[in-house]
Amino acid sequence: MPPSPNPAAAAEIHLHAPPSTDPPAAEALIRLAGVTVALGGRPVLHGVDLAVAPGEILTVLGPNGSGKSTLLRTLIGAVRPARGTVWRRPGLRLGYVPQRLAIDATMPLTVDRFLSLPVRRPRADKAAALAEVGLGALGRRQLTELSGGQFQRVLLARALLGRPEVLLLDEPTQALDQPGTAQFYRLIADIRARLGCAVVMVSHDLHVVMSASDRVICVNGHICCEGTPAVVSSAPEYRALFGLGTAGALALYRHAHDHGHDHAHDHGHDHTHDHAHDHAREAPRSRAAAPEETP
Ligand SMILES: Nc1ncnc2c1ncn2[C@@H]1O[C@H](COP(=O)(O)OP(=O)(O)OP(=O)(O)O)[C@@H](O)[C@H]1O
Repeated sequence: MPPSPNPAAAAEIHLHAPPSTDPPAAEALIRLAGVTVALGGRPVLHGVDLAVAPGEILTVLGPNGSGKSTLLRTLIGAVRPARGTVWRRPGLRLGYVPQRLAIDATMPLTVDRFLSLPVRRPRADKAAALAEVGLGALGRRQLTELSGGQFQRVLLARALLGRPEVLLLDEPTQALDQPGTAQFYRLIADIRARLGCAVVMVSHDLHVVMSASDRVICVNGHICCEGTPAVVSSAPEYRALFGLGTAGALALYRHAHDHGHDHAHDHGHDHTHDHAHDHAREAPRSRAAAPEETP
């Protein structure tokens, strides 16, 4: 049985940090409170409070080695925290795509058979999952014959077979080029709209993430800032980690999301302009680093 949440511990943590944008406790599908994780005797994550709401797209950003994969593995229960509580709604269905999946390239394995590993699945379910990710015709194809983008979609189809309420994707676009990455995020948005599942994904694609997420958290051993993509990209903690290079992406994000054009003239040229009326005037929500904890 999962450990029950500890409201007292959560309240204590918020004494030291501004309120987060986490959903109200009653709505959460997964909730971490005061979570510290140590691997190989070393603290990797400390003082993490996080809740995942139904249907949201939550993106996890952070430098290499900052604990993003560990956070996902903690959310699914593959890693046990040294301190704090992890709560999942009873019976919650999870779909997880790991960062790496070692497949022997010499082993003959069709897409269809792969989808029945490790759990045998009805043929109709597999066909439906492949159709869901736009690969309806590829069931008999060998895995070794797939492109990087197709393989990623097959992994996604496999995660969808359990009809997840939360889909967790660890750097799903790392092998894809920019158009492939943008296409993949569009697919994720479609799947969220069709299935209504929450999506938690680790990404390094700062530019694309700006328009693909409802909420972003920036991890660096702890959650150092969080909020809407526009808010996070203006946070000093984020800029200290990633620099100012996402200004263009932010302009694009605002341009695409904030307004309909009321100037009727045809520009006749391709540009992006940063309109001043962005909707994210609120201050970024920073989270102070929790003091180092000993497990
Ligand atoms: N099994 C393990 N044993 C010991 N240390 C580990 C283990 N797995 C990960 N670590 C360490 O924990 C830290 C966080 O790793 P993690 O994979 O969560 O980071 P990440 O942010 O996902 O990194 P990347 O962006 O490079 O994938 C790293 O310093 C890593 O070396």
